[in-house]
Amino acid sequence: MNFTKVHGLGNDFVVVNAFQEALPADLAALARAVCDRHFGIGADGLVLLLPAENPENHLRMRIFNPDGSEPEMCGNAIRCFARLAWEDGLVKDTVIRVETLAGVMVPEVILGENGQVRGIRVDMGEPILERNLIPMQGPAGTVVNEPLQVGEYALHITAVSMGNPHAVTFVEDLSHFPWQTVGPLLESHPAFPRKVNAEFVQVVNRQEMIMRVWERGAGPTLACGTGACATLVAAVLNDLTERKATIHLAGGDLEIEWDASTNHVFMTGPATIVFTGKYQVR
Ligand SMILES: N[C@@H](CCC[C@H](N)C(=O)O)C(=O)O
Repeated sequence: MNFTKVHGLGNDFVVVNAFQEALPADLAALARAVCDRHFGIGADGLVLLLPAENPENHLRMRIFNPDGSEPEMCGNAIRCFARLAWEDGLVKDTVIRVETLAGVMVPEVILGENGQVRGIRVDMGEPILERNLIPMQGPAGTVVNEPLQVGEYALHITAVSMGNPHAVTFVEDLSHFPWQTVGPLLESHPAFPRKVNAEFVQVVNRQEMIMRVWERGAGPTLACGTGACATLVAAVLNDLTERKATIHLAGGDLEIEWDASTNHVFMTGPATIVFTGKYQVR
């Protein structure tokens, strides 16, 4: 099976062009195998580039976590997907309509004067704030700075869905917060029936935050695009930042904006093609 390894700020993916490659029936097992960093290629996810189901759209993306689960959306993966679709000539438009389990997302390939790709800006759609739609257990309404006991840790979380679920915790000092211990406890907390991605965030000023993430089905990763979007939305809901801010992740920076007029969240960042290869499917 031919594949391309692509990353967005170190959040790395094995991307398979399903227009050309025959895929095995058990995609969850394929994801677990290719993502394995010792016995496989090594990645934070398996991404499939597929034909669109609706002719109004260009393409369809599916993504699988390293544990084989299929999330609704992935922000870094969709930038990687758009870059590959552009470079491989699968699309002629720089604005690409991509079907995902979270609805249609619209990445735009940003070109420099020399025609080289400078980055990808993605219209990530509207955040979902209603508790039951995130989904999170409890009474109807939003979840903003709400107390949640996670093991021995008394957190205050803000819950946001960007198609996939996120719980954002603001802390004073990330370097002294045991986020790698709290992350897996929060991921599997009974309040979240479909589990949750956990972001831990230090506000630097009203335009900058530092974020670390424990991803559902993947563990700690160097960056999370949907997590960065959820973080900006959570920061605005808590009046901690402006509607546009830079999020510093372990793998680099993302620019996130929550547009007041459309209610859409926009994410801008890089996508880097690393290598192509051939994987032996067993
Ligand atoms: N890294 C991604 C999110 C991938 C999916 C996530 N682990 C989930 O299960 O929801 C991103 O960049 O958004």
